[in-house]
Amino acid sequence: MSSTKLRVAICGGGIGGLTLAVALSKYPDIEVDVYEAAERFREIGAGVMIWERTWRILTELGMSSEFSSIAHAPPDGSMGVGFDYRKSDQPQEGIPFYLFALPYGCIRFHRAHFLDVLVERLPSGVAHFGKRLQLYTRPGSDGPLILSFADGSRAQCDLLVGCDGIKSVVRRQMLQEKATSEGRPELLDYIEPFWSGSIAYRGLVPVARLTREDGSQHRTIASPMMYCGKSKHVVSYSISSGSIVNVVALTSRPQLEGSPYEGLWVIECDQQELLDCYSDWEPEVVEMLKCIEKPTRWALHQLRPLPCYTSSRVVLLGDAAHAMTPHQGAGAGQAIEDAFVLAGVLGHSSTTLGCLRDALEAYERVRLPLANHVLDGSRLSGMMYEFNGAQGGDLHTLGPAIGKQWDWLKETTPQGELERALHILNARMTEVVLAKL
Ligand SMILES: Cc1cc2nc3c(=O)[nH]c(=O)nc-3n(C[C@H](O)[C@H](O)[C@H](O)COP(=O)(O)OP(=O)(O)OC[C@H]3O[C@@H](n4cnc5c(N)ncnc54)[C@H](O)[C@@H]3O)c2cc1C
Repeated sequence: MSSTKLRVAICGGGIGGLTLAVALSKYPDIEVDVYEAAERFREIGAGVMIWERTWRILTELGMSSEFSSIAHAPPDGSMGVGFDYRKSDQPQEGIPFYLFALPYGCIRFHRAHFLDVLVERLPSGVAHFGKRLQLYTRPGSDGPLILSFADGSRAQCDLLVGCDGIKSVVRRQMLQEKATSEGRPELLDYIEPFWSGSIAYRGLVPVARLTREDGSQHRTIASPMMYCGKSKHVVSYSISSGSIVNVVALTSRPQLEGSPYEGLWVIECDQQELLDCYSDWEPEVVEMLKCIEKPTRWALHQLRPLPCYTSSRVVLLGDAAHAMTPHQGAGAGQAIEDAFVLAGVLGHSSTTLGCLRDALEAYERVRLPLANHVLDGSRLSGMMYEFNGAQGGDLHTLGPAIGKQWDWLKETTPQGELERALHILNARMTEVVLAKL
């Protein structure tokens, strides 16, 4: 007799999908397959930062030493350095105005190195490449799901986890079917991501280029920086043992939020386009941007906060569920929190195929409110950094208002959230047992 209680298919091998695969690999009775559309796992050449609560998950999953060896600044008890926010758009006004110092440290990585650690931890035989999911079907009401891929192949599973990013095909089909079967046409409004009205120029700069002839160094080498100004902001922090600085320079037209974005979402562009955008900013910013020879230009899209993450044998995770703007450096962290909680409820000894729906609902009840809160908070934070929020350019009220957006970092812990999900699941199972008596 097979000892497998659940066959889980993970669609998409980004940070979210791979973290889930690693987290599930500790349960011998769960069979895992990762179906990735690309020919290999890959991340872009850019930085990614996480917060202490995400770090604790990586530690709990037994990966702290691998992540410590590639982290900058590695956690040393103080959990890294926080961002300094300063006003940078009108240098002629005199001494730069420090808006705020974020009291939470961030831990920073090169994305490719981050993904490599997860790939290393993946059990062999789990990954399948060149598998672009097109649709799933469920021939019998109680039977497995059949997955159909673009290469003509098929696979079976008991549970499909859509980790296929912002343009998720799993989200599309799930919401379409739910809209029909539950008579909720409004769910169709949540399928398509929308343009946030912001463009981000991204680049990596070797630290050596930010060391001046007199030996002095650019401020961002020592501290993550958030340079703020009207309808623009620039984020910079060092990664890769402090040898590289990750730069994201944003420019926004809030009135265009929600309008269609014409053209490719990601494209290489001229350095001059970037420099023209910030030509009147303080020299410290311009000095850094001049070191980005080949910026990439990203049209930042996001989702409306979804009203549901699951339906029957299908569940969403990461950007497929809550793609957000990057203004709180939290999209990947939220994907990791999803993976941690979902693996915990699926792996729980009392979760079986028969109560899968209850397990998924427990996941959704815990993860949806928090991830959607961070999604909304990211948008609001971006507006504040660019003086387009409720405080406008009032420099004295902006700092505390920005700080408040981060309260979620300390209000809960992922471990506490998992306990809450298990509590919901256990209570539901008790209800079911009592109903049968
Ligand atoms: C400018 C910018 C800066 C950011 N900075 C940060 C940060 O500092 N910290 C942070 O936490 N977050 C940050 N984010 C957000 C973060 O990058 C994302 O939230 C995170 O990468 C999402 O991971 P994911 O695994 O859910 O999706 P993805 O990384 O998009 O992975 C999806 C995977 O699914 C695959 N796929 C897609 N369709 C299919 C299909 N049909 N079949 C099979 N496979 C498929 C793709 O090939 C891909 O491998 C930033 C985002 C941006 C735009």
